[in-house]
Amino acid sequence: MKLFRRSSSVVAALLLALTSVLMGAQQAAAAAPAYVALGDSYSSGTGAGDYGDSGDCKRSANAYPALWAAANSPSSFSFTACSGATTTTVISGQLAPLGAGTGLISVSAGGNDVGFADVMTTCILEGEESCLSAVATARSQMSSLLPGRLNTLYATIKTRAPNARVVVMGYPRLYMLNGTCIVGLRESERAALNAASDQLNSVISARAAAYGFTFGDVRGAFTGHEICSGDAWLHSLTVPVGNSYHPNQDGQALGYLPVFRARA
Ligand SMILES: CCCCCCCCCCCCCCCC(=O)Oc1ccc([N+](=O)[O-])cc1
Repeated sequence: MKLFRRSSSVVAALLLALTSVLMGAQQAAAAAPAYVALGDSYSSGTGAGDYGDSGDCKRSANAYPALWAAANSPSSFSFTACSGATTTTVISGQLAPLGAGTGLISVSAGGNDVGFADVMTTCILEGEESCLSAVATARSQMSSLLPGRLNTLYATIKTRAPNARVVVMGYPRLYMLNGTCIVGLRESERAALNAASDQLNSVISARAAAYGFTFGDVRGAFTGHEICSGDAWLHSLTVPVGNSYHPNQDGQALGYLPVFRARA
């Protein structure tokens, strides 16, 4: 009997050891969760090159979602972000991969809902009054139209991927004020665009918090690397014109990626 007790405790100890070895091995082998990257051109990586066969969506191999996936081996990776996307087209065109098994989502959206491209075009082609007026219109849409649009997007994401951690990424300020630029927009226009970026970030951050999502604020990461900084991580007006006012490779790898990595 004594012998039996002794051997059974030996067996129990062996089982415990074996179990912890197996669990340790399991933890080591566990991949990052299934990851879906949603959003507009700041997430697709327009401006960062290497778009493969992604067509007009301009999904870059150098965009932060692709860089994160390459470094973290998620169990699956669906990259549906698309240049020009609004909250509405994210819902209608990007959510197919979402499901109960989705563990991680990144998303940037809202800039195109308030006319980002139109505002930039107006500021380049027209005078100060038109530019400031276009910025003012965009800012009024940020408080009137955008919160409801973001609510609809975030509620839909939550319903379609109830178990996911959702990281909502913001946008950088575009300009370093009193910087090195000798041509381009007026200082008043640059300041107005920066203030618009700040308002856009606050609206998005507040809506994200209301849904229990994490907000990735990239403004700090881009500080010192805005247009007119001399070490810009954003394209100024450039050719091809679609790259203008978008993060370059450094903006994705050194601006967006570390902020997302810290929140993923
Ligand atoms: C929003 C009013 C102007 C305020 C300036 C704020 C600057 C930072 C905010 C940037 C927001 C950009 C989000 C949109 C990114 C995007 O998808 O850009 C486009 C890319 C491509 C197209 N397009 O039509 O091909 C249109 C838009």
